[in-house]
Amino acid sequence: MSGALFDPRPDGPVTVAPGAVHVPGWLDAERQRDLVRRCRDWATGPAGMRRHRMPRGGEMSVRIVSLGWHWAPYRYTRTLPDGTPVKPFPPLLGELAGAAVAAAYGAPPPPDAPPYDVALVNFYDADARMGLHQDREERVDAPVVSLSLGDSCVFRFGNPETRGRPYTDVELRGGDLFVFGGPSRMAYHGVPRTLPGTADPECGLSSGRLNITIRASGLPAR
Ligand SMILES: O=C(O)CCC(=O)C(=O)O
Ligand SMILES: [Fe+2]
Repeated sequence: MSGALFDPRPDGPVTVAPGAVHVPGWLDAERQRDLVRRCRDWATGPAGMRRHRMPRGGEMSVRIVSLGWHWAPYRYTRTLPDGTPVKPFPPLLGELAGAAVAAAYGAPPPPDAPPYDVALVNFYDADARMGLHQDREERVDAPVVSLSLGDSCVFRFGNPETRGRPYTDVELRGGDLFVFGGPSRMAYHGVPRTLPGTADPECGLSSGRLNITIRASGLPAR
């Protein structure tokens, strides 16, 4: 019998807004476990996961480690503030980004597209959230590729003009892919909450949510 009665999620890509595509269940269990293992490795110091201080003084609830370029609100730098080198951008994430664009849009990035060269790995504990924002530190408009692992979350995806409506709340589960580019590249988006305890025990993350966004910075090669 079809699982559709019990799981109303579509099988294939869903266009949430022009240029914004959700691909449920894109990563199989083995790939999820592999990425969780790698995230653990990337999260360790030096240049490990940290909670960034915002310009107005508060701390982000999400813990972040950057690969390729160091991101802190709101710019990319070559090193961490104390001079520690940023961990390199893993070639695997570049390969996954190309495959992700092909899965979402039906065609891989064009040959002259700027290279994917930076990733932000976000860890959400049960109380973490991310306010609505635009990803605007990049100098080129290549689509942002987002991979989710562990607990599900509510991902709010809006429009490029305002923090308000119209927006769509999408449930992102472990293994899901979300790509936003084209007219949605500058859309406001955020994570109002995670859904603790929803992770597939097979994924290798017993609690919390990991998200990897893979981006093209457009900054000079290092
Ligand atoms: O955690 C997510 O799904 C979104 C992360 C995000 O928007 C970001 O890293 O800029
Ligand atoms: Fe973002």
